[in-house]
Amino acid sequence: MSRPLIGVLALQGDVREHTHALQACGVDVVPVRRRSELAAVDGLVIPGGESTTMDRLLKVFELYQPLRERIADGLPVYGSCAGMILLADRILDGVGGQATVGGLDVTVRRNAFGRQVDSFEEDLDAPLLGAGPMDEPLHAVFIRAPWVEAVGAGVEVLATVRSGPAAGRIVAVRQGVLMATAFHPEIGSDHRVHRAFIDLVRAHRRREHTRR
Ligand SMILES: NC(=O)CC[C@H](N)C(=O)O
Repeated sequence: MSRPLIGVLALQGDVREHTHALQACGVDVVPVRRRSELAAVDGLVIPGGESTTMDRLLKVFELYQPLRERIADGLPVYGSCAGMILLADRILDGVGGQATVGGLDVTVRRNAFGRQVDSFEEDLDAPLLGAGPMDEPLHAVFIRAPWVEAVGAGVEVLATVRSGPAAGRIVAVRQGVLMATAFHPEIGSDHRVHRAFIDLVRAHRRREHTRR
């Protein structure tokens, strides 16, 4: 099978960092701004940035409907930070009228960690992201990050905050081929989260292939 082609939604945010991380994992990467580009990819990353800006641009570029259609059709998508907000079915503290693409049966609170800790770093345990008891913990960078306040029955929790006032808060989830983290694994050289997503994309492609 050919190498998977992963798109990075390139309306705003840290598109370049995700592109580099994915390329380092050995997949082909394209920026996605148009419906035709979206149609060609085997998986999509929605980067961190500002979800309210991306919401506006998704409307301008008329991408909401095609994105929702592809997700309903089983496209694997990974959202980081603002991308997590955009994948959530429900948001708290959104700016009036802010929409989401949806697909992930979770409630996400925007800017949940509050002002004093707008940005912070934490080591996380996340066995399903390659950070099990015998591995290096996942060093996670949070920048005005959301957290997941509630998850539906089909959602797997991949990581929670270990300590401090936000201890126990959910910061990484997966539901089928949809994955999201409140933090930014595209910063730095640890690509375990991207590799976990690429594994999802590969497994999904194999399933599709045998079905045809
Ligand atoms: N680093 C980020 O992606 C921050 C997310 C931002 N606070 C938002 O609401 O979109």
